[in-house]
Amino acid sequence: MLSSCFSAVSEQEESALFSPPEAKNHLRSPRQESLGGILSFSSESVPSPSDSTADTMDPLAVHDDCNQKGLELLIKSLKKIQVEYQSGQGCTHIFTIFGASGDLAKKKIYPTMWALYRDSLIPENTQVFGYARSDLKVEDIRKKCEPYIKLKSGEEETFEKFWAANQYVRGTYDKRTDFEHLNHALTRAEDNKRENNRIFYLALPSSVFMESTKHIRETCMAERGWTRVIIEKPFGYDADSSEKLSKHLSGLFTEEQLYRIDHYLGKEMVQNLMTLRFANNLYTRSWDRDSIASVTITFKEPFGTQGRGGYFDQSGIIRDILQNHLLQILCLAAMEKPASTSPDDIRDEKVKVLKTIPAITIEDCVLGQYVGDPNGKDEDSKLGYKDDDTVPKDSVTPTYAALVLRINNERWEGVPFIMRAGKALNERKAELRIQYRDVPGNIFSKTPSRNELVLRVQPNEAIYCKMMNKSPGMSFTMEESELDLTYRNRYADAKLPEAYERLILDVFVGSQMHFVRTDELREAWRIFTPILHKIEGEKVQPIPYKYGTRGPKEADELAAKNNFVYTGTYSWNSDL
Ligand SMILES: NC(=O)C1=CN([C@@H]2O[C@H](COP(=O)(O)OP(=O)(O)OC[C@H]3O[C@@H](n4cnc5c(N)ncnc54)[C@H](OP(=O)(O)O)[C@@H]3O)[C@@H](O)[C@H]2O)C=CC1
Ligand SMILES: O=C1O[C@H](COP(=O)(O)O)[C@@H](O)[C@H](O)[C@H]1O
Repeated sequence: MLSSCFSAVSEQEESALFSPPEAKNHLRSPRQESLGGILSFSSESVPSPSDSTADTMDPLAVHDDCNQKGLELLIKSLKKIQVEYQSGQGCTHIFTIFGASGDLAKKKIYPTMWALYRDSLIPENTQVFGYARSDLKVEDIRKKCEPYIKLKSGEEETFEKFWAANQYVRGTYDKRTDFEHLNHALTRAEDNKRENNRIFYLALPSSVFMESTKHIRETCMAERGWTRVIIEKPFGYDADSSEKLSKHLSGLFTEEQLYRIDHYLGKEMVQNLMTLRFANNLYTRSWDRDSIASVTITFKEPFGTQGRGGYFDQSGIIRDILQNHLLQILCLAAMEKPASTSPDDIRDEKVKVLKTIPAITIEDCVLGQYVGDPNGKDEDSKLGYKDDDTVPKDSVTPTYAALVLRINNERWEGVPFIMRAGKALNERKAELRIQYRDVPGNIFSKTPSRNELVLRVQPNEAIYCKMMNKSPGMSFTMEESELDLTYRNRYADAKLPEAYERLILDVFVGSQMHFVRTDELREAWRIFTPILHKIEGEKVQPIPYKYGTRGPKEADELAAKNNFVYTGTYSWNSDL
């Protein structure tokens, strides 16, 4: 029983999930009341072991609706750990954040751990350890994190308890003795009568990945329980460096112990893509080269590098956004239907589609770099990329890129997949846009505009389908309109968790569905490395574009050459 604590639940285990029955009445804690519609351990939600209608009785029907076995198993696994722990059997969990003094830790990882703790999604006895070189105390970390945590009234006591479950250990990333010291601290915090699981989150610069993972392997692995290691991009710099890192990691950990995070895989609409595609016959039948003209995947940010220029200049927009976040969206949009919703079946399909994509060529690429707008509305927008003191004055690093990828398989041959991403643009937006072919044999006096199906990842999650409609009334003319599924209208009460909350919870539960596998990463680098080497080796000059605009016009020309038609005639009634 103990060994299954927070491990992925197999179907065989499901029947044993709900024991012991006497624990049923102890499940609701005040902390659990604050949960919105995500997952709740209400006493009613735990059926008795003899209850054969366990699934249908579950009030978390929102997940059942999605028919995603992974999510159902996750919920069951969470219930199981809760039941076990309450009955005195469960294990302990320590979550260690390397780089605890850093930006990612304060902005995302600590706030995420707080949210999971507050919502009772992780066991109450979970402890959080921070580790970094700086001489800090938990109070200092807390102060750094507080601006990124919005406390609701009534949460103060739980918040205090959360910080009481935190510890901080100071140490370097290169000295084995410092990791031994950490291990002692972890062991002291564990309960030697229970199974003790450990999660290590590497919120660290890639320069120290190798040594820190080696030291973790040699000194900090859980002795009675499992160990899982979460790493953040960059997973290498190009195909060779990534392969080196992967080899290093696979020499230390099994694939099951490794969680490569791509936070876009934790976003609601990205997770929705599987349901949209494979649970709607409406789309399944027309999701191919016969119906679709082009696919565009877009990321736009309305601000520049904001002091992160030093980091960004080493990376550029292609490594920062396209090679990972947008490529993951492409995989989910283009892959074949997996044999099941199991993590490996899904990742197998992603790898299969990646293998059919040739490396990107320079002809299929437009690069840009933002310059300041002297009339900009604020100080930031008056500054160009190279005005950042941490950026070399002769930098040719692209802050904008539009690329076209080709998928050479039966479903997609001839359909361009256009990816565009940029900083300092006119708006914040991430979306997938499927543009359909022209209507053949038009019978109307006016040419219908192409249909578009748009999945807006952010902001304001929505799915809308741009379509032609008869103008209402006596008239027989047609106009562009839309079928609109705006989440804030349709699911007004839904609480959509942050991407990191979903993903870190997945790590506790042992679900790798939304994490990047080694072979997937290898294919991603195969597609992107040649273009990166070409533009960096030849110092290809990016096209300047003004801060706050849509980016270089050449990107629109590239899209137009690749079967994306923009008419500019559509208008949206945003007052609805
Ligand atoms: N549920 C909702 O909330 C809905 C909201 N809307 C909103 O209505 C507005 C318009 O809808 P949208 O689908 O974007 O339709 P648009 O016709 O405005 O834009 C469609 C596409 O054309 C691109 N484009 C824009 N200008 C040009 C240009 N000059 N040359 C080439 N391509 C261009 C856009 O790129 P780019 O992104 O770079 O501008 C986008 O990819 C949006 O703000 C949208 O969010 C619409 C329907 C439903
Ligand atoms: O990975 C990254 O993503 C962020 C954008 O994330 P979002 O969730 O706010 O869309 C981006 O700003 C950053 O440069 C990049 O490293």
